[in-house]
Amino acid sequence: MAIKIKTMNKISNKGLALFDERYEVGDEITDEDAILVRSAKLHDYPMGENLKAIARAGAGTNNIPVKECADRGIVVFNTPGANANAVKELVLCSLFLSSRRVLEGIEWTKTITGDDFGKQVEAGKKQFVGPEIEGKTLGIIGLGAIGVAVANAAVKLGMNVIGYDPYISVNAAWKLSKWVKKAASQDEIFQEADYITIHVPANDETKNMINAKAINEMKPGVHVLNFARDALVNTDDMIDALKKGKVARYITDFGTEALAHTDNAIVMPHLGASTPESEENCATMAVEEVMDFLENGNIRNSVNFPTVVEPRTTTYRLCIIHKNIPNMLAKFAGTIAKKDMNIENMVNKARGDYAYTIIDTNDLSEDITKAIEKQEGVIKARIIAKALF
Ligand SMILES: NC(=O)C1=CN([C@@H]2O[C@H](COP(=O)(O)OP(=O)(O)OC[C@H]3O[C@@H](n4cnc5c(N)ncnc54)[C@H](O)[C@@H]3O)[C@@H](O)[C@H]2O)C=CC1
Ligand SMILES: O=C(O)CCC(=O)C(=O)O
Repeated sequence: MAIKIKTMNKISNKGLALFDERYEVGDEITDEDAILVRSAKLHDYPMGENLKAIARAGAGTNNIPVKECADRGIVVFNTPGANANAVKELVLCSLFLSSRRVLEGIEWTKTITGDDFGKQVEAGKKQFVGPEIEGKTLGIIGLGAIGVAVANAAVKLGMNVIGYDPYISVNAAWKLSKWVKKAASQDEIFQEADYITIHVPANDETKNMINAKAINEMKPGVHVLNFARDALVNTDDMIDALKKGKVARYITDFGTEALAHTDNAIVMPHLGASTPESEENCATMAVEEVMDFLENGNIRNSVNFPTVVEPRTTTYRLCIIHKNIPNMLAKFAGTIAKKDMNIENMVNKARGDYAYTIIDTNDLSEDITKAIEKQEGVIKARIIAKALF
């Protein structure tokens, strides 16, 4: 029986081509084993009993009910860093667009007619003067894959860069230019920066982080960039600040109709990751994650379960998704022993309220998954035979 993969949004063919003849892939698929998605909202999507994995070909997973998926034993993946360069380039482009009044100048130039075109251009261009970014201070909130890439590039462009990220990963810290100054708080960024760009996930902590109170702390004439998520910026407060001139420019990938029609707002149609390179990277990584999980039970780059990657050495692999509560392993070992199965290798890892156990064996008892699933705290059990793959 084919393994069914449902695609939502446009997933690059470079990634989809990795699925071989054992897979059935498409946007019409039902009763799917896995979903590949970009920005489509899955909060109200009816997830079937057969669904084992959802891979977000991208970074943000706020379009997926991650916690509910964990409760149902559905592993949610993303593709960390795979689209960071695309976003970095658009942020750099936006730093320039927010400073130099290029877009307005181009639109104005289209309105000029007549033999004295050149004369009119020279006379009118003074309305489009804008500052250079070199020597100005860029404040970055969130120093992950995108924030670090933006920070390092801005340093090379001659900006003074300050960054704030209380949860910065060791990996990101290694990559960050030594010229980036560490801010002790978000307020420090708001108070010191001429340009502010945010690169954090949308969650309860970051929601509304740029609101009237935050804007009030910022320098007059500040430029704000939001290529992260709409929920991070209070749009009404931003429109008000643009009208009053407190914010000189706001450039975002996440607009509203009102914002798009506000002077000094530049609203893009969520283009951050829209490059062929990024779409290919994200799709390839997402497909590899899904295939390795479905075929080997390995979990890499999940946002709701721990990383567990083990080479296959036996004929059968029992994969158990369960609650992170005491005595689970003893119960699994007892059940397996009762079924006359011998454990060759066992790995267990926990993440928050959830845990994942892989048990490798060369024996199979037909009803082992049912017996394991009967135990309190077990969410889902699956046996994968190596011979099938
Ligand atoms: N416009 C677009 O098309 C795209 C938008 N995004 C958005 O950008 C976000 C960031 O993407 P990546 O850099 O790839 O993710 P990442 O996970 O590599 O980095 C996020 C960083 O934010 C930090 N962070 C979390 N909470 C914070 C807080 N309260 N204050 C300061 N820092 C905090 C984390 O420690 C981490 O270093 C994504 O979650 C997504 O929403 C990502 C890719 C494309
Ligand atoms: O897939 C896309 O175009 C959007 C990418 C994005 O927003 C993300 O990766 O968080």
